[in-house]
Amino acid sequence: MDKILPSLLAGDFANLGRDIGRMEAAGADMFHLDVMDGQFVPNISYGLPVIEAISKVSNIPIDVHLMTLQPDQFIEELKRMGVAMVSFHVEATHHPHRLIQKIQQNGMKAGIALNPHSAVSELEYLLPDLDFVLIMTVNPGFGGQEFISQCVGKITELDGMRKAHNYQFDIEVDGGINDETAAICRDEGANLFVSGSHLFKAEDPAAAISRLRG
Ligand SMILES: O=C(CO)[C@H](O)[C@H](O)COP(=O)(O)O
Ligand SMILES: [Fe+2]
Repeated sequence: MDKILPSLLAGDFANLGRDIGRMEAAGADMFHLDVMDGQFVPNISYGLPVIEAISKVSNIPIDVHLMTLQPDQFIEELKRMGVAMVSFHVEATHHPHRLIQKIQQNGMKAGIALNPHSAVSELEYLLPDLDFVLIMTVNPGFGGQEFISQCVGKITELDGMRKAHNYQFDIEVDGGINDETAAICRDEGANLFVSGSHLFKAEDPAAAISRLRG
């Protein structure tokens, strides 16, 4: 089923509770929380205390996107906060399979994110065990960037592998998602749509969310 995940990176950090309530009322399915460490990506967003605060007021599930080196160190804490889904970057760890197992053993769905330069073939031996794949359609680190259209071929490729092997993983897209780019990604097989600046700039977020559903 298609799901729309507002990225709170585009929210007003001085009024996050208000923005969480607005997006829930507008029909958001989950919140997407971007953790950036200033090392893996050239930006620092927010960390565990902010996720914990959000988890206490959110009425919808939380998806955490770790843009950090050593992503394995946060898993138990995220489980304690009731996080539903966690993704980390294949480029950020030497032991992606072990980390998938750790996330799942902690009762959360495990996903791997691919930077725009990374090939789907990196994931070939991980796909049977993954709950979702996050195709980055911008370079990670900032909201409000332009969609990189070469990444769309990776969705097509993943969807083909999913069908050929009857794999069950979801395909999430993140970066520059708006009505037009969501439709392009949906046509190729994506079903989880992260959207930050587009949704938070919308005058009517409920209408924007329903348009993103296609
Ligand atoms: O992971 C991210 C950036 O690294 C964000 O989730 C993404 O950028 C969402 O913002 P926008 O929709 O404005 O592109
Ligand atoms: Fe993200």
